[in-house]
Amino acid sequence: MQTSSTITRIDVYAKTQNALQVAKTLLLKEQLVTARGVPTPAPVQLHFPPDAQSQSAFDAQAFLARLATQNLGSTIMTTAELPSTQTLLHDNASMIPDGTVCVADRQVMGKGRGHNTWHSPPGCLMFSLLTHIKLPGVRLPFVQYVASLAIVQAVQEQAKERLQGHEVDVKIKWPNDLYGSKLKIGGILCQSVYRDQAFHVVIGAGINLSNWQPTTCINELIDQQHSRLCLPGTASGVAPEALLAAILNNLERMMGILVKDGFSPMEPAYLQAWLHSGQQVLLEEEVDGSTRQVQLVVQGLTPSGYLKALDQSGQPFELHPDGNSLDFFKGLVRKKVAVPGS
Ligand SMILES: O=C(O)CCCC[C@@H]1SC[C@@H]2NC(=O)N[C@@H]21
Repeated sequence: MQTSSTITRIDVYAKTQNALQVAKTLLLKEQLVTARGVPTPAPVQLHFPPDAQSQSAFDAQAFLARLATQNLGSTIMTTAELPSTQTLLHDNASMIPDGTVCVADRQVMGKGRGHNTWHSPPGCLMFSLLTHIKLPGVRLPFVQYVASLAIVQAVQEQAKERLQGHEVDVKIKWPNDLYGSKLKIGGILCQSVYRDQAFHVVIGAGINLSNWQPTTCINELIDQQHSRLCLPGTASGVAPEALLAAILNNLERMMGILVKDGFSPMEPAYLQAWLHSGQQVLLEEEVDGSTRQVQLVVQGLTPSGYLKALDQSGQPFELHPDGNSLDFFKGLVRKKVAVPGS
């Protein structure tokens, strides 16, 4: 656990000299701290090139060389250890350039959804991204789905390069988890505030890339698939720099679509990448003092971003988590969906 006297060192790199200058001006305006509003926020010591000699295992230059975006990831902060990349970006958002990504080798206070913590075994890719988005509020819930899709597609791109065009068994578990071979291998956390006519969203993700524990990881799944397909040689591991660049390349393109045309153009790809089409869910409902079970089949997403499911008579419902269970498929409650024209 860090104490108030611990200084967190962060190295800052940028794609262009101009981006670096903008980052320097903004970041040095005020003292950055690892978290605000906690009893012991630790000061952040920033290093910019030429003295940014990465203290982190993450190679920012290799990442920037693969990045093909206009903005996302153009500024990158790397660190060997800090409390949480999510808290850093969220709590210092006004001093951090739009599009900045922060990567940590280790987090000592990693945040998961709800009140969960996120542990950081070595080999787990952990990053948060700050992005300013101008879009109607009804589209905001879809940012997390776009982020999940960008991650799964980036994983599949990397897998296909190593598996002669074959994919690995990595899918989205709605709403925000990444599953590989039926085990959780990653999670996504989105937090947003509305300021200056835009949503300032911090998208954080922890992805088991080369940590075989506690479940499995992408590189293990690729290895296994390589053996299963009897491909020659061994599969090279996916590097964190390559995966993060691929994620941001996808994400920027997809966010552009979300802002311009909404989620619909990406929905078929999303439904392809998630685990749930045709999944049966059993709801328990209290009716007149007794419990009855209702069988529903998941179809997709509703316009507000919840699960769409049909009952046995074909009636559509929207499924909401009841807020008591971390597994969204336990304790779901249903609301009737109005069918246009009926
Ligand atoms: O599954 C979840 O509950 C979401 C986990 C999100 C973890 C990532 S790791 C990088 C970023 N920093 C954090 O503190 N949390 C997110």
